[in-house]
Amino acid sequence: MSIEIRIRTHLQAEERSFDLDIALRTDCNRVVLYGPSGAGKSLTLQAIAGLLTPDQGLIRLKQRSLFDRDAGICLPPQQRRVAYLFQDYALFPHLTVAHNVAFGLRSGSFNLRRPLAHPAVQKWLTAFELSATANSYPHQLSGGQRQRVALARALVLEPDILLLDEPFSALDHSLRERMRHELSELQQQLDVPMMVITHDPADVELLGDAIFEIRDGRIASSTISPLQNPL
Ligand SMILES: Nc1ncnc2c1ncn2[C@@H]1O[C@H](COP(=O)(O)OP(=O)(O)OP(=O)(O)O)[C@@H](O)[C@H]1O
Repeated sequence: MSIEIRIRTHLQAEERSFDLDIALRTDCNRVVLYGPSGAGKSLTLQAIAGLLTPDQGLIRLKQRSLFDRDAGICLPPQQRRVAYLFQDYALFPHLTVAHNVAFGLRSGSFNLRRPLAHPAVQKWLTAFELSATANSYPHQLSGGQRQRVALARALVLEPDILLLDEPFSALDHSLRERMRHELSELQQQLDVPMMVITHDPADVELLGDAIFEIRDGRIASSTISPLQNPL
């Protein structure tokens, strides 16, 4: 992946204000953003996903401009080929696993009433060992299975990048450990670029080839894994 972000934005809510001023660039496929609460990590992901429009700057993903204020480019979220996973996975509780995974495909010729008829839905359910749960509802799944459904729902659209905002925060210690390794292996197998927000040093260590520390709305430090940076 190559991602380049140079954005500035000023947010004002009542008497509180916040300035986000992020500049980062990396060719790594495994990027971690970490830093204290309120530092601007989620806002950065929201800007990439198109949920926040910065006042100035640019965002380029794989040489494609998602946002470029000077050039007048601001792609809507659905055209960015970016998958954004929220902390709680935000599965639809009233839809089965197969329907959840198929949800993003709804706008095509595909018939949502028969999600398993779609090859892409089959492919991701199989890849994530979810076929047996295809007709279950989210509340009938384990935390790990819910995470895999959320990942499958994101990947079915074949995004250019997967954005994960504290993906393990709701899990207990042992499940967290397992899911961290599972996500790491899946990312390597699928070779899908991802950017992960975390507070957990173990996530930083396992999931970050490029690690950016964000403080007070800015990049405070960056580290590239030696394996990714032979010079
Ligand atoms: N719409 C808004 N208007 C004004 N301030 C905002 C707005 N949205 C977020 N903020 C502020 O911007 C700052 C950064 O928020 P952000 O959600 O990016 O933090 P974060 O680093 O992801 O924190 P956490 O780790 O707690 O999730 C916070 O102080 C937040 O209160």
